[in-house]
Amino acid sequence: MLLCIDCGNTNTVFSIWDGTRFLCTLRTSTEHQRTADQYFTWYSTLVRHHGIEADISDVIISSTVPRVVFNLRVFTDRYFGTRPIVVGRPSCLLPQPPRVDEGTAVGPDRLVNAAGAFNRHGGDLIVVDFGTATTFDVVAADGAYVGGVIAPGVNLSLEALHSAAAALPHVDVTKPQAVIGTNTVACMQSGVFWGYVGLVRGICERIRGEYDKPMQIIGTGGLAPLFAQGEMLFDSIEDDLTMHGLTVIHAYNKENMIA
Ligand SMILES: Nc1ncnc2c1ncn2[C@@H]1O[C@H](COP(=O)(O)OP(=O)(O)OP(=O)(O)O)[C@@H](O)[C@H]1O
Ligand SMILES: CC(C)(CO)[C@@H](O)C(=O)NCCC(=O)O
Ligand SMILES: [K+]
Repeated sequence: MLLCIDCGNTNTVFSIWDGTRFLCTLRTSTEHQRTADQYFTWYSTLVRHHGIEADISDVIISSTVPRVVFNLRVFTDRYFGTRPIVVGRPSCLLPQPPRVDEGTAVGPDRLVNAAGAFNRHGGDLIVVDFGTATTFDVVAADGAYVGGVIAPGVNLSLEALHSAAAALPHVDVTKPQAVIGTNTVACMQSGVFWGYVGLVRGICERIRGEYDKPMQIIGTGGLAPLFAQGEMLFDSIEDDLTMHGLTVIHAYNKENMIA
């Protein structure tokens, strides 16, 4: 079985792929101090809790935080006796190399989203991922990542308001009934919710204008369904897109590995 690990700047997600489906998805906060043994304690407890018999033979990692990869490698080696494939490293093959400015280290999560979305839908598409940052990944007809947009994440924007303004509380994002807020929290939620609806719509429109070919828009990340409510922002919403992309890249490496 394949263990897929997606480390974002906020959360780290493990998912076990049995070749047909994901048996479980486990989430923890990303902390670079976490040791291999701590990963295993957390992982094995939850796998047992879910009653899963997981015989892990392969591991693939995408990490936007370079520092966590060392301990994840130790974890993989010590507990599964295997070397992980690490997306973004030269030893990890990609179905299509990205076409970007020389020297650009594209976030591995974006490369993985591109591979996952292309595998499901074919090319000419935009992936919008609501993570720590809100990213737009443009995928060409041949499946290559050809650029995109990085905007501040939704929760990051709310945190920034709270930490910069003494009178603004910590609030969670939700869809407000009205645009005109009649209390502080409602005003903040309106600013962030309708602001991001406008941001997503506006950026996708401009990308489509610049790209000059019809494009599908795929939404992913925890907050995609919230923003999609009644807004027609996406052709499809797929919460497992990054995990699916990891299985695609893993399979590609298995097929093309030089023995
Ligand atoms: N209605 C909601 N309000 C606030 N947060 C939500 C809501 N629905 C989902 N979430 C949050 O979305 C997050 C899942 O998002 P996702 O995994 O895409 O990105 P992330 O973990 O925040 O960022 P990264 O991948 O960059 O670490 C979870 O932390 C979850 O709590
Ligand atoms: C933009 C984030 C933080 C989104 O997770 C990540 O993809 C990243 O660190 N990217 C590196 C820069 C780039 O993708 O061009
Ligand atoms: K993510």
